[in-house]
Amino acid sequence: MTILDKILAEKEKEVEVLKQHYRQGSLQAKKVDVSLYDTFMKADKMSIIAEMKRASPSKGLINDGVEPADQGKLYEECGAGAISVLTDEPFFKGTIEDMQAVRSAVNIPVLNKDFIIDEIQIERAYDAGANLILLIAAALPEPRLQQLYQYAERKGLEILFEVHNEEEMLVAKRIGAKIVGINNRNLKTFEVDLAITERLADMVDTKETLLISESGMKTGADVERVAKAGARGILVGETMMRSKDLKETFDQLRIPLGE
Ligand SMILES: O=P(O)(O)OC[C@@H](O)[C@@H](O)c1c[nH]c2ccccc12
Repeated sequence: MTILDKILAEKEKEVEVLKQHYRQGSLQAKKVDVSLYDTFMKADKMSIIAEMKRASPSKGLINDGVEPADQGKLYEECGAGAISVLTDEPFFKGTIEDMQAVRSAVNIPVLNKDFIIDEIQIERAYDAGANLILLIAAALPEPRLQQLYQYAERKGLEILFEVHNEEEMLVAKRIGAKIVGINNRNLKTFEVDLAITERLADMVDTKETLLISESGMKTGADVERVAKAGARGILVGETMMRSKDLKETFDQLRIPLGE
């Protein structure tokens, strides 16, 4: 059993509980109407989705000491284009309340980072003020991904569609994903390799599709690599959560983008 299988098995249970207990509209949140796609496509620097990530299955505890609202505000002040908040509790120590707290504190798009397998999670993300949800190609069969994609779109949410290999990139294209995240980390083995972005970026027309390179970004040189491949955005968790000087970290990673 891979870690992804374990997480998905846990999600099935969570969804059952949500279906019994979650009342639609029971969460109240500020709504911020900005499109990540539009702002990232227009930016002349690498855009950063900074992540609120206390822990992970591959790294264990990363930083348990930050307040989500404070961290979110800091990210925004330092130049984040969006904020990703992990809301998975068993494996990442996040909660939906973390996302609500960040949502109230900032005015940039917020991504609900979770393993979405059911419409009810999309309802909850929407109610809690998310602008975007994550859909992971490796988590579900294509027809189900398609349904959830359309469901989220109808609610006015944007979708970060995450892929890790050629086959999944073809699924992204068939579904018509506008924002594609190439995860450099294999969710089954935890291996991280920026060459994944270089390999898969070639398959898309980056004039139409917004490419985000996810995971393993530490230095300006890493960012140069994925920028060259065609990424206009990066998703950075651990490096942000461990940074002692966020302003400096952002300045290093927000490199100018050529044409
Ligand atoms: O901490 P990193 O290596 O910067 O990675 C961030 C982000 O890409 C990673 O948290 C992630 C990418 N896809 C996911 C899917 C589920 C949970 C987490 C993730």
